[in-house]
Amino acid sequence: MTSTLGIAVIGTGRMGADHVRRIGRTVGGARVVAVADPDGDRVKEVAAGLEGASAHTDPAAAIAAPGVGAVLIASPGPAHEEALLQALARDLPVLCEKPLTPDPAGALRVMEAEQRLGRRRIQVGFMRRYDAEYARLKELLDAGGIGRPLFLHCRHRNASSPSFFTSDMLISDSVVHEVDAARWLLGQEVTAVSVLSPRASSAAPEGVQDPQLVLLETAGGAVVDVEVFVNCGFGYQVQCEAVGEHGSARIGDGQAMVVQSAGRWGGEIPQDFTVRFADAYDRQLRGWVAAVARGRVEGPDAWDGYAAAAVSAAGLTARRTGRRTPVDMAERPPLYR
Ligand SMILES: NC(=O)C1=CN([C@@H]2O[C@H](COP(=O)(O)OP(=O)(O)OC[C@H]3O[C@@H](n4cnc5c(N)ncnc54)[C@H](O)[C@@H]3O)[C@@H](O)[C@H]2O)C=CC1
Ligand SMILES: O=C1[C@@H](O)[C@H](O)[C@@H](O)[C@H](O)[C@H]1O
Repeated sequence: MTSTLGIAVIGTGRMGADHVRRIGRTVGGARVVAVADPDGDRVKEVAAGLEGASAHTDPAAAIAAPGVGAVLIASPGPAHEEALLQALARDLPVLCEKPLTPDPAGALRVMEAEQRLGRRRIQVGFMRRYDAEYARLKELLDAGGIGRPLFLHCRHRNASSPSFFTSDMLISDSVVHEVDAARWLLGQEVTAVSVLSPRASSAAPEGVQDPQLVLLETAGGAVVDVEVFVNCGFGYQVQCEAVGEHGSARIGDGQAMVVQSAGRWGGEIPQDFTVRFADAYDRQLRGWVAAVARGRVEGPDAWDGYAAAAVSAAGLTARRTGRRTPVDMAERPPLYR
C-alpha cells in the first residue's frame, strides 16, 4: 500500500499558494498537512481551503507538525536558510524555491548540514529544467546537434516587479534562473561575470537599476548574455538562443498559436511565470513527490544552489564596481559529484 506524503508549505505568498493549489489538483500521492507564514491572515486563508491542515505563523512549528514527511519552502530567499536547517535537523526531504540562499555563505552552511546527514535531502526549485522547451534544447546540445556551444543569448523579462524588488534582486532572484539553466545546458561552471547597466527605464521604480545586461563566461569557453528587464510592461518572456559551431536553436518565442485575422497576425504573451511555466512547476512537484516515495531526492541539488549563489555574488560585485569579476567557488563536495 502506498501512503500519502504529508507536506508542510513554508511561505504562502504567490508561489507558496500556487504550490499548495498544485499539490491539491495536479500531484497525486501528497497532501498539504501544515502551512506557515508570519502573515497570520494569509496563512489562515490558505489553510481554510485545505482539509485538516494546520496553520502556523512560526515555520518551525509547521515543520514539526504531526504528519509532516516533507517540506516545501516558498518564503523569500533570505528566510530559506533557517527553514532549510530546521528541515534538515529533522532529516526531512525538502523542495526549496530558488534561490537556495541569496548568498554563498548561507548555501555553504546548508550544504554542510546536509553532508552531515550523509545523503541528499534538498531539491532546489530551478523549474526550468522541467520545462519541455528547455528539455528539448538540453537534448539537442547533449546530442551535439549544433556542435560545440559558443553562445547562449537569453532574455528574461517580467511585466512588472513586486514592490520589494531591488537592483540586486534582478541578479540574485531573476538572473539566478539563467545561471542555473546555463550551467545545466552547457554542463559547465560559470567562471566570471560582467554587468552593463543602461540608463534605467522610466518604468523602473525609483532607485532600481532595471534593465541590466549580465555576461557570464564559462569554464568551457562559452559566453552567455542575459538581458534582464523586470518592468518591461508587456508580459513575461523567457527566451534562450544557443549558438553552436554548426547551428543555432532558440526557445521561448511562445508561438504555440499564431492567429491571422482582419489583416493582422499575432499571438499572446503570458503575463507571468505561473502561466509560462505551469507545466514545469507540475512536473517539478510530481518528480519530487515520486522520488521521495522511493526514499530519494533528485533534481537540482544544494551544490547547484550554491554555485548559482556564488555566481550571483560575483554579479553583484561586477555591477557595483563595473568590473569583470571572477567567481569564487568552493570545491565540490563528494556528496554532490
Ligand atoms: N520558480 C519560480 O519561477 C519562482 C520562484 N519564486 C521564489 O519563491 C519564493 C517566494 O516568492 P513569492 O511567492 O513571489 O513571494 P511573496 O512575497 O509573494 O510570498 C512570500 C511569503 O512568505 C512569507 N514570509 C516572509 N518571511 C517568512 C518566513 N521567515 N517564513 C515563512 N514565510 C515567510 C510572506 O509573508 C509572504 O506571504 C522566493 O524564493 C522566490 O524567489 C517566486 C516567483 C517565481
Ligand atoms: O523566480 C521568479 C521570480 O522570483 C523572479 O523575481 C522573476 O524575475 C522570475 O521571472 C520568476 O521566475
